[in-house]
Amino acid sequence: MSRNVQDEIKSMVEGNDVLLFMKGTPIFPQCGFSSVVAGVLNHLGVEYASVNVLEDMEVREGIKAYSDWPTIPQLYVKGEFVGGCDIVKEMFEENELRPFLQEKGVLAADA
Ligand SMILES: N[C@@H](CCC(=O)N[C@@H](CS)C(=O)NCC(=O)O)C(=O)O
Repeated sequence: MSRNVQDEIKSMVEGNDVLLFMKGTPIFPQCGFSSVVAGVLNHLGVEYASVNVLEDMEVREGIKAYSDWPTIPQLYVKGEFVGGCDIVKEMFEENELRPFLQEKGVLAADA
């Protein structure tokens, strides 16, 4: 049976409140852009799952089609695409990311 990567991606996105598609892992990022997003999430103390797209070329290409966004990293919260490195970094620097995550119920109100 052929693989349906879009279905796999959909269930990953819907099955994890906070999900980061990245190159490498949060402990060992393999791209500076992915490293920035993982670093911001770690700093805020939000729990998140991650997918290393370097381990799966079909997911690497499939996630770009899923979001219609051409690059990695890609952050999803409660099934919604939030953005890549530039957007996440800007939200953090503008002090918008913490309240956003709190409003979504994925970060404690007192965090
Ligand atoms: N401006 C982007 C930077 C990310 C980026 O340029 N990623 C590139 C290099 S890591 C990428 O994903 N290229 C396509 C690929 O490697 O499949 C952002 O805000 O996330």
